[in-house]
Amino acid sequence: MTLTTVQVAVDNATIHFDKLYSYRIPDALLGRVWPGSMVLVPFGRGDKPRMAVVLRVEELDAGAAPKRLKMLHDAAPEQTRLTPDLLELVHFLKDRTFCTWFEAVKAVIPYGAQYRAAVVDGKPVMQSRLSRSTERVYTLTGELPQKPKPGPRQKAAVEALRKGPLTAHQLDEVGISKTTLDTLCEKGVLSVAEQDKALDLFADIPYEPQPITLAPEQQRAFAALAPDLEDGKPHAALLHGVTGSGKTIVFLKLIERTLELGRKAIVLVPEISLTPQMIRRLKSTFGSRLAVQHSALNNTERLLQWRLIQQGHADIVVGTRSAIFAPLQNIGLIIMDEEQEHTYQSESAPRYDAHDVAKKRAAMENSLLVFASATPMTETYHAAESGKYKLLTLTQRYGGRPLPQVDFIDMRAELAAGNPREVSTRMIRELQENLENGEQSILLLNRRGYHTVAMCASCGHVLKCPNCSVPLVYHKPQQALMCHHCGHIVRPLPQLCPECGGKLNYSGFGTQRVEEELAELLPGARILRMDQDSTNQKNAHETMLAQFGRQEYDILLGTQMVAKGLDFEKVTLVGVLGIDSLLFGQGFRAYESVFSLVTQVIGRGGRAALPGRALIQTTVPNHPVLQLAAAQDYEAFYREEIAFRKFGLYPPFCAFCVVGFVGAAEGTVAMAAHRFGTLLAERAAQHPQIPLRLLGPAPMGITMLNGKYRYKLTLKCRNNAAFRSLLQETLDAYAQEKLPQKASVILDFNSDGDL
Ligand SMILES: Nc1ncnc2c1ncn2[C@@H]1O[C@H](COP(=O)(O)OP(=O)(O)OP(=O)(O)O)[C@@H](O)[C@H]1O
Ligand SMILES: [Zn+2]
Repeated sequence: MTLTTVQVAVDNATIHFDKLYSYRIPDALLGRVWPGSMVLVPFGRGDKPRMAVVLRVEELDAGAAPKRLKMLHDAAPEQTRLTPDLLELVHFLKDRTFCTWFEAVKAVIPYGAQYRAAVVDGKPVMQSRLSRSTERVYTLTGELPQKPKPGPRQKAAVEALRKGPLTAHQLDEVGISKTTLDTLCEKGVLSVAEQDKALDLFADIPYEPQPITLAPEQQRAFAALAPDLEDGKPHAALLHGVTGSGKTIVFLKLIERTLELGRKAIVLVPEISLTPQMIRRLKSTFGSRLAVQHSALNNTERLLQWRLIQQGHADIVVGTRSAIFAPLQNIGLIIMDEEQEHTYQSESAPRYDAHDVAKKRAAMENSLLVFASATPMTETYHAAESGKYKLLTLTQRYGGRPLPQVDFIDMRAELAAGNPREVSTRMIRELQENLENGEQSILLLNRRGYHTVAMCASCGHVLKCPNCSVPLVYHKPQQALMCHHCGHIVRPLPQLCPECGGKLNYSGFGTQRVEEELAELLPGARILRMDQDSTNQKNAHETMLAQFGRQEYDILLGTQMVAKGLDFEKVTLVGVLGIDSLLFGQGFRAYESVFSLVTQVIGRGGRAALPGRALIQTTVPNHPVLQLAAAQDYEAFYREEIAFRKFGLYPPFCAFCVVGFVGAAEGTVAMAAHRFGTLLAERAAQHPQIPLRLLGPAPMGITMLNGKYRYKLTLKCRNNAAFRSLLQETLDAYAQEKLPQKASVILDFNSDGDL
């Protein structure tokens, strides 16, 4: 006799304790459980119900099966299971990022498609996280009987439905209630069915395909990529084009070809703020078979879009990082726009890099993967240069338009001349000039809030968050000090030092402060501030950018979200404020980030008929990174950067892995880091062929976050199977250690210093 058993990974495991557990399938569930099925299992000593995912189904000889196997409680319907593709991605994430199985599962399917444990009539069952993603649809199926005499509402309902089925919501809007509809169903006049809510998120975007005519350089890039799209094999390429060179136009052409070939495309953008513009372009060119996946959708919208993709109703998926997991079949093309953006790396478990997942998917699906940017990541450019990716270069702006003219404003001179403000006299003058010419301006300041530091004038004490070792930031609308990490709020606004009673000085400036200065100095200017605080309403990005596009504002002032990807024809002046502190940031990517940010924002100007100019306010105008960004000279920057990476041994010349230790007591955390380092070093010594340099332990830059202490080990290594198994052995050994208290361990291969 054989027995069907399953091996499952359970929810709420830890990375040092995430094994597979075996269960039996009860008769009632036989034939309903597959690899990738979501199930509910009794778990642990108390047999508490817990969610799990099936990774293996096995037929065992009854004699060979482990004794006293527990039974599954429940299983989700078959159509909701993870498809083999998604399951393969789960395995990939688990292997590469050291997350738990279930964390990987939650990353590949949206919240709305997940289940939770519940108890109904005393029995453990699983329930769908979302229950309101469907709606009732009514169809006319018979004639209205004339006896007893039907009421006016019943007649109205039947009349309304003569033209075709309608949803409960549509009927409600014309005053027909559920009671009326129920009665008509009972009489057999109507039938009712549940269907996924129909939701056209882009109904207002017209379908207006324009013929795409490529400029010669664009045509060359397209022609070089087309064969890689057509041969049905996996390929990767980097499309490196200066700002405004028309990379998006090349995407459109590639997508057009992909659809002609009967295949589908995923387009990734780094931020929600860039989705509306991309959706607009794609929908107007290709029509409606478009779906989107990003975190600004509510759970129902997100689930419905996901199902639409799953059911084969979308040809193009647009979205941020997680859209790389879209359940799209037959993917011919994957585009990753602005591929240098750090938002492509997840900062919570699973800590994956969408570049890696995209490569994996392109390999699974035989697709062409295109990374695109004016300022690619050093690693990406290196891979392209050394022939791993095909390199396509667009050296010119479309239509031969010039790159913006860039000037520096030396803020030391500004201060010496007695201007205490954050915005220089010259900047104001040029903004004024733009205003008079009816042209628009973009100002970048990558710090939100009003004042960024509150310091005691007597003792120098800086007000910090009690939970995080970072200064608190003054937010004017709330009249409060706020922590940008944990959200802690101090109100009313302190005037005196809590240490010595001295007077507090507020200094350092953020977007709120600059907005106020601009309003004072440029009366009449219509200023739009865009930062995390001003965009937390649903669709805020979309609304604001559309308003700016319609020229309802003169100046767009914002954080990094205004720096890239945007294409507004009337923008002729770009100003960069408060960039210096970033130049002296921690982490080996600091220069790359500043170069990219400044180059990108400068590139927002002069993209159409009017020429652009940019002004950079700084105290270090001769800084080579700023000079290179001003010249928009990516190649020269790359030469410098790659030499530095080689000399200091940083990626791409090694993999850089940060092992973080987090816990409530500093001593415990430091001890855990130390112990883990020893365990790793012992194991590494037995495998001298595996290259490894181990640095630390050391406290992280932000030592305390959310009330927890944080230490780290830094590993320079090669991220291959041999090394990962060494790390896994170390994790297992650490799990066995008899330490009085343990710290949680976090592994991150994307970090450039801290977590
Ligand atoms: N072949 C073309 N035909 C018509 N317009 C074009 C063409 N190529 C580029 N443009 C226009 O030039 C502008 C810049 O193009 P696009 O936004 O694609 O640049 P990009 O390379 O993505 O720049 P960035 O990296 O700065 O975001 C757009 O307004 C675009 O419509
Ligand atoms: Zn905090």
